[in-house]
Amino acid sequence: MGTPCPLSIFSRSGNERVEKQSPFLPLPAAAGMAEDQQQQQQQDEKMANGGRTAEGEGEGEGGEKYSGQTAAIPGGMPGAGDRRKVALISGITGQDGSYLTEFLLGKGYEVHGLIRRSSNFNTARLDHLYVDPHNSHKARMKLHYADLSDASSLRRWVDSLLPDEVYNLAAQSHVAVSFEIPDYTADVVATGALRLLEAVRIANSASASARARPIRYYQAGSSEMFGSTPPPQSESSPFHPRSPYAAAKVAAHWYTVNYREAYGLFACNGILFNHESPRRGENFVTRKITRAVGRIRLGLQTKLFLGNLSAARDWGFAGDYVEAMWLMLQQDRPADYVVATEQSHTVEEFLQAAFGCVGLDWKDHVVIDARYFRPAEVDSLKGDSSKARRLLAWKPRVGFLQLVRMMVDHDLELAQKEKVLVDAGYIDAHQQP
Ligand SMILES: Nc1nc2c(ncn2[C@@H]2O[C@H](COP(=O)(O)OP(=O)(O)O[C@H]3O[C@H](CO)[C@@H](O)[C@H](O)[C@@H]3O)[C@@H](O)[C@H]2O)c(=O)[nH]1
Repeated sequence: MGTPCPLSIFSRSGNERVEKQSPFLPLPAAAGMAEDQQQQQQQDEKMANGGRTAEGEGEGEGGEKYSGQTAAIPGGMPGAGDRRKVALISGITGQDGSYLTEFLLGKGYEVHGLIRRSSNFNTARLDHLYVDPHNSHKARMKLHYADLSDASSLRRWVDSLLPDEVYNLAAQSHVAVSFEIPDYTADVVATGALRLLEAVRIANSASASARARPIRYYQAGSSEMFGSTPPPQSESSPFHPRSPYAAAKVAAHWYTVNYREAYGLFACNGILFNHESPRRGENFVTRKITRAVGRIRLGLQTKLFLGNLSAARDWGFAGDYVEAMWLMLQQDRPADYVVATEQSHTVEEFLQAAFGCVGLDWKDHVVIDARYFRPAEVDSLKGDSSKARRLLAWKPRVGFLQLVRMMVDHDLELAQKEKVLVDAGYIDAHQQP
């Protein structure tokens, strides 16, 4: 890690030049400025670079060359003179948003992300992808302030960017939390999807004559929608949601189907089963476990408090699942697909595998805490993804044990870094994240 270097940023409104420390290098504590404030200021300034990258502007539509199958983008990169495909992602700062951004950049896309204003710095999963927009030949990811609860912000970005593809990944995605904040969850997850669909519909009808291909829409559905329907669950299994989150996802699913049927929108629901990674939020059970394994192994934590260990989930790797999202939008016809590994494991089996990676017995550390039980539980999820395998030629590459190992290895390394800071007295070792 080198010395912090200056990052020059132009604001969208005034083109004023602001000299900043790069947010991608270690930050010295700024004299007279709280760390939160300093981080927020950096984020706001990073965000001030709205609009298209220089390369994306003014070039002609590529016609039907983008329709059809995966092979529509030979080698994944546009050739000289080709217009880049443009994707707009809501929820870009999340686990899936960051993997999808990497994937689409690899395919040669220009990627725009909608990001919520927050007092906390929340772009950590994207920092490795951020390029100063002054490097216009390299900067292909742009972030813009918007919110699924603010229809005008969605309209503005869809209208001004006119993307080829819109991926709605934004959500209040924690099932247990949705019982605490049900109205907000419904507003963002259900009505938010409706707002974005409406923005896409309006942009498509306004630009119909000028566009060779209307905007395509991906809706992040969830296996939680199946709820108490017994496994294996496929596209034809009935929904029986068991939480405000799942009920809102069912509404978003049907809004998407309705816009497809009513307006002919190219809109797909990806019914994704649980998908995890080292970038998973730390309050989801897999990451909560692997974070604890790393910290317990290094003596930074002793106990892990959990709820229901008998729930079974079909856990795959998030990096594999974003490819399925993209494949859905490359087909000739829109449809809904289950994406799953078709293997199911209980939370207890995940614990056994994760603690086993570092030679520990989970029973010595796990304490059951009633607060982590949900008012209604989804007992068993196991997907039947034969449709996606057949029509999208998709299949998962990472298996269960490989996924557990990947997450444990990552979190052991994280715990090692944390230990250096704890030993030096810079931070406290908290019991549990
Ligand atoms: N989060 C959490 N879950 C626990 C805990 N102890 C046991 N569990 C159990 O672990 C299971 C998985 O919980 P989560 O990891 O929170 O995921 P989820 O509820 O299955 O929801 C995730 O997957 C959905 C796809 O099926 C997603 O739609 C959703 O947004 C989320 O990512 C649930 O049965 C939950 O009760 C705990 O301490 N924390």
